[in-house]
Amino acid sequence: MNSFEVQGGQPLKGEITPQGAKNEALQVICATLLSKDEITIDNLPDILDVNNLIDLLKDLGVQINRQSSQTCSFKAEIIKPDYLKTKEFRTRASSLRGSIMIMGPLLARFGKAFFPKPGGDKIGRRRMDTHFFGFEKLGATFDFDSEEIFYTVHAGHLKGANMLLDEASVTGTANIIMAAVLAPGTTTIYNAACEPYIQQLCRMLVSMGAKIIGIGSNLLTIEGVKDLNGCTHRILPDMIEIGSFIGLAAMTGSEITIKDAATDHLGIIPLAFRRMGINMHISKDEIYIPPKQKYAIETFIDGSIMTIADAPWPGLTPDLLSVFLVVATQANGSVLIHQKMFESRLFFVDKLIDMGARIILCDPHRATVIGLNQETPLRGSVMTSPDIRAGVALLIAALSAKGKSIIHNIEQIDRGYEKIDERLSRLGARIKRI
Ligand SMILES: CC(=O)N[C@H]1[C@@H](OP(=O)(O)OP(=O)(O)OC[C@H]2O[C@@H](n3ccc(=O)[nH]c3=O)[C@H](O)[C@@H]2O)O[C@H](CO)[C@@H](O)[C@@H]1O
Ligand SMILES: C=C(OP(=O)(O)O)C(=O)O
Repeated sequence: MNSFEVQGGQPLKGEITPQGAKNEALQVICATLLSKDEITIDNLPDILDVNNLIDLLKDLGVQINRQSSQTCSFKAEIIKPDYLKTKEFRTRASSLRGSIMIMGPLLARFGKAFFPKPGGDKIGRRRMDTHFFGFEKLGATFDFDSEEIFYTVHAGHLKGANMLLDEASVTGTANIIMAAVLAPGTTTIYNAACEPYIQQLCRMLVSMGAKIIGIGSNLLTIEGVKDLNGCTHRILPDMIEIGSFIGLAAMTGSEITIKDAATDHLGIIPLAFRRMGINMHISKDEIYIPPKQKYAIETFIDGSIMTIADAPWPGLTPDLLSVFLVVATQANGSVLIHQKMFESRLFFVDKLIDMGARIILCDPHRATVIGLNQETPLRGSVMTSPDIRAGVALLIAALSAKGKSIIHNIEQIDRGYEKIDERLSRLGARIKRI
């Protein structure tokens, strides 16, 4: 288990470029299974989850040509379905969440798919019902071995169908889209998730020859095609990393310019930071956060306390709430952080309380933060990172704190943030991997 040793209290300065989006990368890598032709993906983040998924595809028989850490070609001409029943597959697939999205493409191309209990952050119940509901609507039969925790899906032939999803699941929608693009007939998916990750997946599939209408909305219409060809695809910058850098800059009083930020694709994220009182200048592709900001959290129009809550896109992504929470600890004012989607994602606040933050955990979903208005810095501490985003929130806290902090279990951070220690050190952060 690796750790970060962080010497806090030092403002950072300089330019940083976000990595490609983790959650888009996981979708589009799985989509390469849909074609026999070569597909090249660019702007891949060099992170554990992505590298594990690429290795999994390689073991499955996909020809991989990694031209650089950011660019990789995939040719899924031959697949070895027997690999899906091996112990190695179970271990690798359960190391990340995104690998569940191999099911849709395998079902579409080979009529069967197997999957063990997926991995990913332990942040509460993470059900998969929507995935299987969609597969069943398309004509597949599904079996769940509750002792082995192993899912099996079979289909002689998939067939287009109309469906109304029970919830707008991100990976569920991606899986259903990937199963439907090769299913004869018309599929309509209502209450589809429409995060930029899904939009990008759909754009890539269209460039492979798929017929999809409604991209960016919650109603997708897909006309099944016989087969799909190769393509090249570029992944968008990671909006969660961009939001993490905005939060980091505000909390540490740093002057940071985020380059190549594709700001048209950030949705409501900048507005949510502005409601926290954070000032930034946004141009087409850059975000400049001025140094030494005093930020005051807005109230609602009637004077009541601000709530920052997650919602399916175009609402605020749940993956940034831990960052909003940590930033609020040094704001002027109070905010209610309401994590509606996951029920164990706020427990890390205990660590911030140890560091001197004023937070009341009201229940597993809600925490009230009373900002310290930069009058008292947080104190350095020893802590363990429970999940990717809490991990980065703790890193931000440690960089702002007085004294030394140690963060254990940083593999969690490495799952989602590329060489974060090296990149932040270039801005003047004092972080050592120990
Ligand atoms: C690999 C990957 O892409 N992971 C992301 C994906 O996970 P994932 O696709 O697993 O998450 P889902 O969208 O399925 O659901 C997330 C949670 O929100 C709940 N839910 C979902 C939709 C809804 O309308 N109402 C509702 O309450 C679900 O029950 C679940 O508890 O999407 C999540 C939600 O944006 C992100 O946190 C994860 O980073
Ligand atoms: C929850 C996350 O990831 P995963 O779904 O891969 O666990 C995340 O990226 O914040």
